Amino acid sequence: MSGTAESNNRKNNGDGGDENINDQDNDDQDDDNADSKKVESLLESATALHDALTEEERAEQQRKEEETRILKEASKVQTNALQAASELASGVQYTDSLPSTWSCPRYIIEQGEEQWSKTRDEWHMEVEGVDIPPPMKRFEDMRFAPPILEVLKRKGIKKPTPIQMQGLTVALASRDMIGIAFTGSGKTLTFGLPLVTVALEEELRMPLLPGEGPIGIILAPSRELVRQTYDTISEFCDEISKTPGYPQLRTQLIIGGEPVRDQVSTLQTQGIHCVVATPGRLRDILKRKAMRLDNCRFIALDEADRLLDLGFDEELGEIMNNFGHQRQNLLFSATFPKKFQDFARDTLVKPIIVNVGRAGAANLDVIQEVEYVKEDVKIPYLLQCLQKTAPPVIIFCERKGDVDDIHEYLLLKGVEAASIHGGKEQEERNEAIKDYKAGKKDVLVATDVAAKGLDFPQSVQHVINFDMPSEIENYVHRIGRTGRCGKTGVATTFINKSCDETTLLDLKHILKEARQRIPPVLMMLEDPRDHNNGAGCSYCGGLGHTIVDCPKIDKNARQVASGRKDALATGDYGGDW
Ligand SMILES: Nc1ncnc2c1ncn2[C@@H]1O[C@H](COP(=O)(O)OP(=O)(O)OP(=O)(O)O)[C@@H](O)[C@H]1O
Repeated sequence: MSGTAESNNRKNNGDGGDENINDQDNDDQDDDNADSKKVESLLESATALHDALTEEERAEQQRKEEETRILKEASKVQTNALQAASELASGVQYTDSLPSTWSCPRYIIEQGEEQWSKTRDEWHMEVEGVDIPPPMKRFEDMRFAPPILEVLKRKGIKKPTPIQMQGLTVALASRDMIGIAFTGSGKTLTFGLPLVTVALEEELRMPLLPGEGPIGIILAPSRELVRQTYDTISEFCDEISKTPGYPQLRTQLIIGGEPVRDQVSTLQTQGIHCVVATPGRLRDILKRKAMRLDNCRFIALDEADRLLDLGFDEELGEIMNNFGHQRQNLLFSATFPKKFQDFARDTLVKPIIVNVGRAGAANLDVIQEVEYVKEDVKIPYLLQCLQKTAPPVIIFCERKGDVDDIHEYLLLKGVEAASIHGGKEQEERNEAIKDYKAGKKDVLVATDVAAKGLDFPQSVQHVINFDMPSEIENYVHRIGRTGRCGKTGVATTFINKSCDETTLLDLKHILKEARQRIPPVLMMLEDPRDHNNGAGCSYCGGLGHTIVDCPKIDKNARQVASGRKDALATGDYGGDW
């Protein structure tokens, strides 16, 4: 309610309300009479309140009611992707977090809540939840095993990033969490290191036998991202395994496009501690009973909003059905629309939300440039655009056909380019990423299959969006391939009249929020936020529209109506299970 409406309300309770109070004090009066008077006066005050609202306030109130109604309706597409069917059927609800043997150093406990809040403010962390562990500025204070600290040192990782300062302590304390932080801010280690720590603890407590495991799972939406996370986790597990006095820790990569037999052989002969997987292949392996989740006590979803969205939610739900016990749930993403936050908040056990920056905001280390380029000159203009920075560069396209065309064009022009999309053989995809990561190729042309989570060690200098993605979250993920972990990057986005106006408005607000130059063509777009008190969409988080105009709601409803699989088959992620 607006301030004016509130003050009107107070006024009614004060001036007009006095009469009611007096009436009520006068108990001797006939009850019926008193009741009807009370109803009358309540009605009167409601009418007075209504009349007192200005036209504008009434419209605002109506808008809010309408938004709440749409959000409620739209959220029905949500499934129970985070709960096992057996838990739902039997009404099992866990009320306490899993027990943890981890504890804070005494000196940090003694600093107290006030100092912890100061640290959070200093590093722009927002936290929500009960009994939140303190943030810590040193990996050493988090009590990681020495081989883990050794790998961090070798990688030149000296101090935790803000999401790590708070997210790691929450995860180490075995709490369910939702972690939201901008692209390239170090989310992978925030769930990766607690997984390795849990695996080590469990192995020391009771060594795995052949056929047993995993202790923990990480899921991500693309094979390339899964492979990258697998490499990171393996590095820590390998270091532990080769350190005298420590046990062997084994990690398994589970993705489509590669033989299942190879993926379960280590499990059968030795047992595995960590699994990093795409949901479809893991679901298949569980269905075949080639793996069980009896010992699994940890599950992390990277790019969680994508995994909870249509298509992946079914696979996820089926994976969850294999749990017959409580596990620690960690959900991470740079974009996390409110509908998923609300859903996760309701499903997780005493979750803690750690937020560094607005969910869905662009990384401020990326210089964002938007250029109006006519459709028919886009390909030739690319050559000029490539001159803006030194390599490596990524060019993103919505369509697989455009990826192929641009790749061919660049090769003809003598540019060292590789390409990747969901229609290519897995081997070709692996090769493209490997060559690009190794610096053998200057340019990678890709669909959104490479937009989320991929981290290129030689620092991408420039991201070119050959077209504007239809969802603003994808824009944020795409440009997030550059400007990672404190380095600066450039992103150029081609727009023209074929672009969807709602997405352009979202783009305009992302630029405004990041204090970037807004081109005149975007300046001219009328801003619905002027009629919306500056609030964005409560469904998808886009800033340039309200839930009433949210393009995603329609799209989701259509996908549900036409059957989830069909909707997926058209996407680039279709090939990932
Ligand atoms: N504390 C740290 N100090 C320095 N570098 C770090 C630190 N933590 C992680 N990094 C490095 O920063 C890079 C980006 O990390 P990461 O891939 O985890 O980002 P992210 O937040 O998951 O991004 P995205 O949202 O795009 O998936 C990686 O190369 C990683 O090794």
